[in-house]
Amino acid sequence: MSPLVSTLHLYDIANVKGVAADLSHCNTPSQVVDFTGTSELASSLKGVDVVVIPAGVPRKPGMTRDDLFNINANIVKSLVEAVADNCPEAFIHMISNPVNSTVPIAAEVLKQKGVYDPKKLFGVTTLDVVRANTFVAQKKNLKLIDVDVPVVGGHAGITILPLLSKTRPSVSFTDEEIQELTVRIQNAGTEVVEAKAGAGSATLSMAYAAARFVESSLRALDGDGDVYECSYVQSDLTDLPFFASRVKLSNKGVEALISSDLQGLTEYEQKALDALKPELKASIEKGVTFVQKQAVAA
Ligand SMILES: NC(=O)C1=CN([C@@H]2O[C@H](COP(=O)(O)OP(=O)(O)OC[C@H]3O[C@@H](n4cnc5c(N)ncnc54)[C@H](O)[C@@H]3O)[C@@H](O)[C@H]2O)C=CC1
Ligand SMILES: O=C([O-])CC(=O)C(=O)O
Repeated sequence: MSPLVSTLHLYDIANVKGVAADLSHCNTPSQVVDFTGTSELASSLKGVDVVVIPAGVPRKPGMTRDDLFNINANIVKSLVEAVADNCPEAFIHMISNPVNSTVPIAAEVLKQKGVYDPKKLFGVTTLDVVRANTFVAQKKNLKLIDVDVPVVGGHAGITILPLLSKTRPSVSFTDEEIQELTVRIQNAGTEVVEAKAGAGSATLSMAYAAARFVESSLRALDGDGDVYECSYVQSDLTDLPFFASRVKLSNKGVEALISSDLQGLTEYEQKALDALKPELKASIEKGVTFVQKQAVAA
């Protein structure tokens, strides 16, 4: 059966077309379905294998991703309920911010519905990897296609941790370069928000990143045994219940978390990892509490 890809309330039609166009060379035939109203949702979700959720409000200058929580938490919750009811076995790709909280929200909703499969819920952090690869390639005059920087942690500010020491091919950086690249990668989303001056956040680069992650998922669903991506998933690599790392994908979802990237960190990376944990922990707890409180109130 051909995997179906549903894009729930994708931000604009250009991006739906962007995702579809970027997927057109896939070996696996795929179809991108766009929804504009929840009435279509239930019937359109039946039989879908990959659901991409980018619904919700974007940032304006001066806002953090967490400032979107109050609006986007409810949006994400209702869409994940629809997924749980109609295609509980689908891979879910969560784009809506704050990803650090919306993924835990989705997990709680799926648990309440009795259909949570942690291997199939993904926070999309691909754009962080795309940015890290791009900035490193530019800085070191490398071909972009050759560069691969694992980005771990989460998807907001200091929780975005590019592991430059693990860049492939092996590259050496000065301390100044590491500091400059790390901050640039962490702030790249904010840079776009400021440049767009109230007109939203990254859209075309996000469509590209989403298409890459969807294509990787389709390859994995198709039985390709060599698919690796960074993603924010349920994890036991650290003491946090959700953590972004490289993962190996299979047709069952996350087949393995790649722990080797977290071994032999530089002092800079280890400090940054320690520093991001309290913020990421709080964002996870905020998402979990949001769903649990609503359940108690209901
Ligand atoms: N994970 C990542 O790397 C990235 C995440 N984002 C996030 O993606 C989300 C969307 O951003 P944009 O596409 O730029 O925003 P946008 O404003 O262009 O599009 C938002 C879409 O959400 C839909 N929507 C709004 N309220 C809804 C509701 N109640 N139910 C269902 N759909 C609803 C709108 O109809 C619209 O199609 C934001 O939360 C943004 O922060 C954006 C870029 C990168
Ligand atoms: O920065 C934002 O608000 C959107 C986003 O997550 C990104 O571009 O990485």
